[in-house]
Amino acid sequence: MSLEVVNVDEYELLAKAKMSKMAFDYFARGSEDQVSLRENREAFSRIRLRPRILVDVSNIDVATSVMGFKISMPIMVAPTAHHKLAHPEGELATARAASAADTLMILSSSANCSMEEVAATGPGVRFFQLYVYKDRNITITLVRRAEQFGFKAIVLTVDTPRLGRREADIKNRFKLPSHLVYKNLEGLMNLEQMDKSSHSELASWADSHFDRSLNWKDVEWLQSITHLPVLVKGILTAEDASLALQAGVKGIIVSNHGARQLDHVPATISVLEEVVYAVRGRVPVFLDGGIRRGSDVFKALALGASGVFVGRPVPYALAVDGEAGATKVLQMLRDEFELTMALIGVRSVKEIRRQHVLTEQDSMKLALISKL
Ligand SMILES: Cc1cc2nc3c(=O)[nH]c(=O)nc-3n(C[C@H](O)[C@H](O)[C@H](O)COP(=O)(O)O)c2cc1C
Ligand SMILES: CCCCCCC(=O)C(=O)O
Repeated sequence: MSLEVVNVDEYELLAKAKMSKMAFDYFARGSEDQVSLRENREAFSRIRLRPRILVDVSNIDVATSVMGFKISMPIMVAPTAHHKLAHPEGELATARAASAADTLMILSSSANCSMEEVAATGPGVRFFQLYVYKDRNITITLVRRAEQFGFKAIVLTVDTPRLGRREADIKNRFKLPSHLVYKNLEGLMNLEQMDKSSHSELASWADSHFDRSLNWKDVEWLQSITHLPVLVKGILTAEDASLALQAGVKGIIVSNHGARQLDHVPATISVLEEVVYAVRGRVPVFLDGGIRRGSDVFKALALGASGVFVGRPVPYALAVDGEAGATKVLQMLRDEFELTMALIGVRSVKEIRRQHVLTEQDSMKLALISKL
């Protein structure tokens, strides 16, 4: 008899039991000492909620709008690579789950299913995540395909000039099984060029193909070659948020890449507010990293996010139960978010306020004031 899964974290344990060590470690681990990986979760648990009571919460609406697209909730699917390592249907199952939940999905450029295949699963609001390769023609082709197959925005990942040092992948000598491919890159580059002798195939491949010279001028260039809005993913400071605005981006994702790039960066939830202050409402600010509970979603929105993206839980659930698992992850987060809203006394996403949360900095300020 299988046990009922009652929260998102349980999928991680079940996935670990089901996947190969190489695949599980690839999904689960962070870089180096994994300080930021732990911090992405712990920082959420240090934020307290401030409920208001005796509010009529008989009707709660969790729907929202993201960059002009109506979605059923502010919980969306982050781009994660290699979904076929988790389940044979890969990103097709993920796309169906996101559509069933009426939410937005970002397709990774390192997906095992192509944009065309994902588009063919049916309607859904989808963005395309982009890495910029040394050969700019590849980037241009990917952007054109995203436009052609109905993707609504380009999400440029800006925290990956090189891959972070993921020691588990090095130890496991991570390599993609030969039946899986980078479907969006097929025909655009010689995928056989992967350095099979390397400790981590991914890291050496990224070293060979990612354009390390990527800079703010290229963000302007990217925006100039497409009518799709460009968002940047991987902002962690107010300074870079201001530069992103100057470069003309239409949205910002506060992200540390699930703590897989530079270790010792702060948790994303800890830097969200400084980015939100710098942006001053000019473009929407989103967050990913460590979202595992509906209360995490609430905290991010209270601190100024327009929505959040969920990474690892999706491939974990895919590994355990395919499309149904991914659907359940999104449903559980939605239910928990709605319950959090009810218990805090808010009836719509718009009613979520900064006063509904107490951060560590707030507590310190209160302690100082009380001493004056
Ligand atoms: C296995 C895995 C693969 C990822 N692949 C990509 C990718 O292809 N492109 C990208 O921009 N981010 C990628 N990310 C980062 C996610 O988009 C996201 O920032 C992160 O997973 C959020 O943290 P969480 O997993 O704690 O929810 C990946 C993350 C993981 C765990
Ligand atoms: C094709 C090589 C790079 C894939 C990187 C996927 C990714 O971002 C990750 O975090 O893993």
